[in-house]
Amino acid sequence: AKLPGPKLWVPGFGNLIDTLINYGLSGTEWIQGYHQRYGNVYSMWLGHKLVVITSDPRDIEAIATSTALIDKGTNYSLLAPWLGDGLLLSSGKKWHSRRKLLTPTFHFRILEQFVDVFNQKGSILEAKLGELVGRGAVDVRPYISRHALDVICETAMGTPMNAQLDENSEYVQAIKTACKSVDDRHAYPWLSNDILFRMTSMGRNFYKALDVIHGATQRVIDTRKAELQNELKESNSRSVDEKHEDDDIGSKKRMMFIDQLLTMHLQGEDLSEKDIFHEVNTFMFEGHDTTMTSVCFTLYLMSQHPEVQERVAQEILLVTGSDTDLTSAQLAELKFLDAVIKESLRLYPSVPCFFRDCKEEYTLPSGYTIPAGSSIMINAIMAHHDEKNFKDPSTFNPDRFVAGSESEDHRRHNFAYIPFSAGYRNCIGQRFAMMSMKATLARILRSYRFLSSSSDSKLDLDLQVVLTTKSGVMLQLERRA
Ligand code: HEM
Repeated sequence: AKLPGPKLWVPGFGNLIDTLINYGLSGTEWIQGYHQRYGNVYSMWLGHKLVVITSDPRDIEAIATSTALIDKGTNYSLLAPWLGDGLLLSSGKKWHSRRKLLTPTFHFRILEQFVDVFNQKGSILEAKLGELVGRGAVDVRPYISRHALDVICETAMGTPMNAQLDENSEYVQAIKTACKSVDDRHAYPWLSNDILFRMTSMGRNFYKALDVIHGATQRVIDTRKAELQNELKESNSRSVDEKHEDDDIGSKKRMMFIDQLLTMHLQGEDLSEKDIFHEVNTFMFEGHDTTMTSVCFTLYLMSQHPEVQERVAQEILLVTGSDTDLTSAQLAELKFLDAVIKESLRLYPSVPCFFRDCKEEYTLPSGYTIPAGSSIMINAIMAHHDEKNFKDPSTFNPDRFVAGSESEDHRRHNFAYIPFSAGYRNCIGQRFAMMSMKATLARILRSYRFLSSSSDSKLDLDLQVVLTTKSGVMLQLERRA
């Protein structure tokens, strides 16, 4: 009762009416608006569910590092038909043992193998963007989106889906339909009821799209499993000397996520084929829109700050010289580009807020007690825009993330910058994401200059499953000499 928050007009409807009247249904205005009205910690009713919202870094630290608050909020259940019990949605002991098992699959040595994929898919994107030069302002989002899908399909499933070359393929269309249905369903609370949802055309299209997506995942699992079993049989029938030779060759062979998971399964780890199915679908979902939207925001910010774009281009040229393809060592050297992406994720975090289930009463360091049965929303975007955490928070200043730079921001609390969440349930794919985004941006910024589409090109932000914009990201492209 002590928590501030909007008025409950009609019990049972939660704060829907207040939100509708003041901010409408879509967009991000409500996050900013309520933060201005009530401060860092407040509460809202989503139907019968109390949600406590905090952007206080002390609270975020306590929540992210609490073993009692490890389970996701109930609103994530809308993703369950797609992702099943994969890492994002699983809870309790299952999540704990799965996380331990999967963490090594994101080891740097494994990620290094993916640089070839980043190069290969990046060169297709570079060629596709070439078609946009001289065409005036164009929405670059569909291009970046198809590229992100290509990268995750190949690295997660080891199978090219050629989204960039065949944008009308059944699989690409199915991913598009499923993502849009999940987004729309979040925006319209009455569709959260599955019986009602299945009766709508959106619901029917969603489940049809899932059939296509799940069918493709299952086919890849079946094929790769048979291939790995054969390889294992052949390897067992070889002499020790032959195996030594094989190991040398094997170490050069790329092990995509799916191969690593299947190898664990075949070696008797606690990971069934169904578990692999859920994990691959989770990687596909988590690793696609998040990186796409972040690359788009970074390009937009650079179009608004040409001096930063030129500094990045200079760095890329210095590090890569005349090489067309990047190496993992060169990627690591791109420190300023790294800072630019971090600053872009501060201003526009792909996942602006995330939820935890509060099963038992819990008192936050900010002093408020959260009743058992409520949800907690970690308001990352508002923590990133708080002047207590960042000097001039609305200014785009990548140097705040450059170690040793004069404007390096020393004032922030460790849990004030959390684009990949933090603590136990932080993003397992964050190193993969940073590598892949750097590879993409380095590739295209070396060839093109991205220019603002007009003098007043403000973004109309939209909060879907990821932070995005309502009308794309309009940019003009110019070829670098
Ligand atoms: C810019 C890119 C990305 C951002 C900003 C991002 C952000 C996040 C955030 C904020 C969470 C926590 C969500 C929550 O608590 O509900 C998360 C979890 C997760 N992310 Fe990412 N992510 C990105 C890319 C990726 C990629 C590329 C992958 C996989 C290849 C991935 C896989 C996952 C998984 C599996 C989880 C669940 C982890 C767990 O609960 O243990 N993410 N991500």
